[in-house]
Amino acid sequence: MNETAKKLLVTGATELGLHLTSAQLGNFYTYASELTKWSKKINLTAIKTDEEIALKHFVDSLTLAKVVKNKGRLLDIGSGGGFPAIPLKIVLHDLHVMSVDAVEKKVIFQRHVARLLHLHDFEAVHVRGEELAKSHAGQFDWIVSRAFSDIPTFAAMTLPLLKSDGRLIAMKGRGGRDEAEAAKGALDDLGARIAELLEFRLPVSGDSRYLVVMEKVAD
Ligand SMILES: C[S@@+](CC[C@H](N)C(=O)[O-])C[C@H]1O[C@@H](n2cnc3c(N)ncnc32)[C@H](O)[C@@H]1O
Repeated sequence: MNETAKKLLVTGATELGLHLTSAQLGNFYTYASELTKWSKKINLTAIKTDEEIALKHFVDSLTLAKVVKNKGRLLDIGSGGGFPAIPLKIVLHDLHVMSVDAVEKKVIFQRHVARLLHLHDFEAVHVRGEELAKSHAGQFDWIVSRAFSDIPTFAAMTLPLLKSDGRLIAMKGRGGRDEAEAAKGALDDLGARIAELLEFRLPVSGDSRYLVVMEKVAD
């Protein structure tokens, strides 16, 4: 990562209230370097410059730390090159993370990064989200997704995997509020509701972001 990108990462994380240690920064630099290297061979991300990786991948993923606590089990559905799962795991080291994607080469990349960074309690799994209900019903405290699907599709797929007091979190851009509003009827039918809608600006760039936090409605 170039110096400008390193500064963006530190500034962005600080704005989120996260003070990255030198070990964590080292992990981000290694991750960025592997992402850049592997992206030349496989389709991992459209985001290519160091500055964009720092802000649009790393800092954006870290915004989840506004809601997710450093304990319990988290599932990231459709994590692609490891977002938001790996940045979050770097800063929330006690969180158990399962990161799944339907494309095997992306999962292989994530495992490679996890090995290099010595991430413990991190599992990258090649599976379609639809198939997890058989093996992982009711297991997760947090289930997150970014750039994966509309809110009702995400909720229908993942509610069976959530603990009764767990939270689903959909990461959304500019249209997040409208999307959340439009999903209310479908969520009601699924036995869920929006617990919290966090609206904020991505540090440094000022781009709009929403975290749509959902919970199960008690039976
Ligand atoms: C647009 S990418 C987003 C990747 C990552 N979350 C990010 O924000 O950079 C969507 C990812 O979802 C994966 N995907 C799509 N449908 C899926 C499914 N049913 N189960 C698991 N992964 C799926 C795709 O392979 C792709 O890697």
